[in-house]
Amino acid sequence: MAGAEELSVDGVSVELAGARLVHEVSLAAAAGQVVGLIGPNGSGKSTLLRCVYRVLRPAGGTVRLAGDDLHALTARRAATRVAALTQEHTAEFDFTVAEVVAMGRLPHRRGPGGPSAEDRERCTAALRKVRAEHLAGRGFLNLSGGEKQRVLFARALVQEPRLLVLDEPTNHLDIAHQLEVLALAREAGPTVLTALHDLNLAAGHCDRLYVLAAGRIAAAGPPAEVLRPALLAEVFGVRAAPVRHPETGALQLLFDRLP
Ligand SMILES: Nc1ncnc2c1ncn2[C@@H]1O[C@H](COP(=O)(O)OP(=O)(O)OP(=O)(O)O)[C@@H](O)[C@H]1O
Repeated sequence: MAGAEELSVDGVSVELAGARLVHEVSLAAAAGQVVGLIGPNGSGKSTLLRCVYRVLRPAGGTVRLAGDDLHALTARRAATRVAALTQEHTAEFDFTVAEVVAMGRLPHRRGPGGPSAEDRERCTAALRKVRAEHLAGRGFLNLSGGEKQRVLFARALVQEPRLLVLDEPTNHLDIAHQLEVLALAREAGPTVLTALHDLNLAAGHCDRLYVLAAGRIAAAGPPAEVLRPALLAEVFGVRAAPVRHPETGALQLLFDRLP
């Protein structure tokens, strides 16, 4: 095991349909850290995350959480430790919002029977946190894209994972909910690994960033060190001007096409 990191991805490669999409990627996160994964379209972010949340097995390397090889755990044990908010929202049946959120408690349930009173309380509290309490009785399939995203985030929260994997968690969300979901992910306390397209959100909400380009790590470090104009030009093909927020001093980037 590499050091005392909570999440430790060591030399992970992922292959699909005979093609290597992720090449010996290593990354780490300390307990409670929010770590961002950024990179252009098709750079392998979702593929790497799918390997971390066990939909894909690595062709090489290991993913360890608190020292345990995640791919060696039973599905149930893994589900008590890792929750994922993904881009794949397939629901074949029209469950209510309350039912969808309650599914997050399933890995913790012992024996038969429905959700306990405590489970129900946790679900209501999570829906309140994402400001979706009023949707509890609605059918999930009829929700708007942003409402679905918030409900699935609530489901991930009630799973009470050690590791929360988020693939573009701000997709479909208006600006207020974008800021809120990332703040909630941190407040909730688990270690967070999140893919983000919005580099300003990545700058403002992540302790550390990893840049993926063509399936390989191109840079890693604190946001202010990683989000430099030269790297952004090379990896994303854009001209970036770093500025400081006039009140908070936080790093913000202004973007333009490269001349
Ligand atoms: N099942 C598959 N078979 C073959 N290639 C795939 C498969 N799934 C994804 N890919 C390819 O792997 C590469 C990485 O895809 P991935 O979805 O991981 O990128 P990403 O960085 O998440 O992109 P985006 O920012 O567009 O969401 C892409 O070129 C994609 O076309």
